[in-house]
Amino acid sequence: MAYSRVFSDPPSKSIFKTFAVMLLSILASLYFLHCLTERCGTCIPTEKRNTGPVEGFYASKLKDFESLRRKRLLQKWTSTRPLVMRHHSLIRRLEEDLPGIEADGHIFQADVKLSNSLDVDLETGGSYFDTGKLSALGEGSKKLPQAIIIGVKKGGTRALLEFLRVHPDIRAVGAEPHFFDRNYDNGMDWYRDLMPKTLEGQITMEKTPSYFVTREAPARIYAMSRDTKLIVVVRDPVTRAISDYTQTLSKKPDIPTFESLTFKNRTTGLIDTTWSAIQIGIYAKHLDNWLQFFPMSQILFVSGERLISDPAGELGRVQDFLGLKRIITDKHFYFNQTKGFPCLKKAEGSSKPHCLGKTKGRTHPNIDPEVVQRLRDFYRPFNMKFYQMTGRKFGWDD
Ligand SMILES: Nc1ncnc2c1ncn2[C@@H]1O[C@H](COP(=O)(O)OS(=O)(=O)O)[C@@H](OP(=O)(O)O)[C@H]1O
Repeated sequence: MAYSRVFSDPPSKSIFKTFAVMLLSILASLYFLHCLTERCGTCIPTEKRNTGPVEGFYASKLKDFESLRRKRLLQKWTSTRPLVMRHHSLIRRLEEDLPGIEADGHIFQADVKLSNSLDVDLETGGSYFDTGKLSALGEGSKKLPQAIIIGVKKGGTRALLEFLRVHPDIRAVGAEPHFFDRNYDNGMDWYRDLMPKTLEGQITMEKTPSYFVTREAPARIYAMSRDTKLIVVVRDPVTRAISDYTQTLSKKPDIPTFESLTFKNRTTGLIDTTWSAIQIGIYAKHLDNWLQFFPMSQILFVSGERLISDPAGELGRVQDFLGLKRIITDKHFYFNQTKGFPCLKKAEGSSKPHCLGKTKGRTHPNIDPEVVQRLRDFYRPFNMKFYQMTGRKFGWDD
């Protein structure tokens, strides 16, 4: 009797409703949780996830997209571990390789040479070592660079590379490989091996400012790939020379004064063009060498001055040149009054603001104004030629 009652009496409508509502809310919570863990980015209507030719296409595309996104997140994460971790491993390497190098745990920057002939900018050298960490995960593959910042020394090349690294489609080696000048004998495989792993669609980059003035560099880069995109950050050659001298002075405080190094003969006012600080600034001459191999359309000139006064504007030009979406905009920068330079609101993979270290933006010594004027006169015709060649007036002689 009781048995038949159970089956003959249907559950009351209200119990059924409550049960249905509970079930629905559980399902909704589960879906919401799923969305949260997946960041909702890939949550698409469920009807597109299953069976049928069209649905199958969606499902496979979704799978590809999800796996690419995961790879990118993973890559981002591995290259952007908390700065402190990077710094610790860097300090360890530096202590092993470079006893006596100042690493104050805050600012890591000096141009130093490791035993493997790579110039490591201590501020960002961590990126070079990160590359190794990323390799261990086996994501992506190492490719030869498709774009290179070839110069000029003290032009603002580090700032440009650090700003570009914010772009998700750019992967760059932090250290300066010096492959096309000092390390060419090591071979292409050695060079490729220095590069970070990249995924499809990402651009591999490096910067070595001395390439611009290296006679053999254009032919060698051309031999690697005639399609390589070249970027040159140029700066007023007079301030560039003073900046170059300031760097040398910081390492060797006993060198002669800038004024005495500038002249072959101070009385006649003859400039010593064999001094590299002066040589490098004759941009038109060096550019001629590159134009023997690359068309102008493959070389982008970035104004070092505008990189400071309008970083987003210059970065916009660079992203266009590289065929990338303009992701880096003025939202990424703020002007740091103490540093006196634009800085990143968030460095690559970090949530903290990031300025370049203390070796970028050094105080220059006061140079005799007459010597500065003499140098301005010296560079003027070369600058004019350079403006003509590039089709851009950089305003150094205004
Ligand atoms: N955002 C930002 N922060 C700090 N410094 C900046 C920045 N943008 C450009 N600069 C200028 O970059 C100059 C150093 O140039 P490089 O990085 O090309 O130097 S190097 O050749 O790699 O040694 C460096 O030269 P100095 O001022 O003479 O130190 C800076 O003037």
